[in-house]
Amino acid sequence: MPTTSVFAPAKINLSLHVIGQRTDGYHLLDSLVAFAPVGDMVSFAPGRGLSLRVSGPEAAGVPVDRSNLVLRAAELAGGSDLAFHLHKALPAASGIGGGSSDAAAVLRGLGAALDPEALTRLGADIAMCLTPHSQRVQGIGEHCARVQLPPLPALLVNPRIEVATPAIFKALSQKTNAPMPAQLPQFNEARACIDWLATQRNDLQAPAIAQAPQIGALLDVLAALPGCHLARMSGSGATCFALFSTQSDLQSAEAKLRATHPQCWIASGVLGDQTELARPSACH
Ligand SMILES: C[C@@](CO)(OP(=O)(O)O)[C@H](O)COP(=O)(O)OP(=O)(O)OC[C@H]1O[C@@H](n2ccc(N)nc2=O)[C@H](O)[C@@H]1O
Ligand SMILES: Nc1ncnc2c1ncn2[C@@H]1O[C@H](COP(=O)(O)OP(=O)(O)O)[C@@H](O)[C@H]1O
Repeated sequence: MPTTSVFAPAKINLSLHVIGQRTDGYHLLDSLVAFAPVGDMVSFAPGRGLSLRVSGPEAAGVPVDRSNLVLRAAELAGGSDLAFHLHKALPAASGIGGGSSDAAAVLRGLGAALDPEALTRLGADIAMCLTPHSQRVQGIGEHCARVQLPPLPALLVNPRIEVATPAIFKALSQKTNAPMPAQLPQFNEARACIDWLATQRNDLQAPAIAQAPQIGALLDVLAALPGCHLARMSGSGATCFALFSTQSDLQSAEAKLRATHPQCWIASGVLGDQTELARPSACH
């Protein structure tokens, strides 16, 4: 029986501007997104009905019933008689789109072609995860336009605090904030890109810190790491990232942080285009 495996990379919101709100309550975003070579693995093989088994270091608390985005995506794609296995390496509900990336991996694996509106109804982050390359994301997540970014060495750190996405959006006092420039600059190297990113924002960071001050404390620790040029929260939190101009700076900072913060979830890699890594592979 062939098994298909699909890598589901972590999504990082390098910037996240909240620029308005729709009448249905969903917020309009302008976000620059890149993907990390760190993620979950979704595998499936022929089975009886739709089933799901979840394992891996971050499996605790992940739903195994029909509410799991793996099964919801499979249903939406019309999949049947498939046994799924989800190896969970990304902390759930942490602002790096684990569940959304898992759903996108299922859709890639099944070769399902769904329009961005349908994907967004399943989850606002799923359309952007479908093709995991650097992109500018607008609307509530359905308008995705590819952008070219230099490779960005990054440390990803989750302080092991869960913040609920709807609550963070709700706590945002100003819903209409400035978008990114209509035309994004072109960058030849990481440092210039990071310096420009530092002039942009994550509008959900302040409300997340107000709810969980430990996020602010973690950002201070990351910003103080040698070689760190920018520390910011991803999505609605609580995972934060630190950007470096070289991989050797990244490696030294990672070693230092692992020694001082063993309680955190820590991963590292070069952010950018993960489409090759995320291509479905079949094994017999
Ligand atoms: C904030 C972001 C930024 O990329 O990332 P995460 O923190 O989830 O990683 C996303 O917009 C989250 O996307 P996703 O987690 O898929 O959201 P959904 O399940 O569709 O929605 C969860 C809830 O978030 C709020 N929501 C989500 C997206 C959006 N554009 N406006 C919103 O107001 C709504 O309250 C919604 O009920
Ligand atoms: N495959 C999945 N992996 C993780 N969480 C999932 C999955 N399917 C459903 N969920 C639910 O979706 C919620 C959001 O998870 P996730 O996509 O990881 O976070 P975020 O939207 O913050 O990036 C979690 O609270 C979890 O209960």
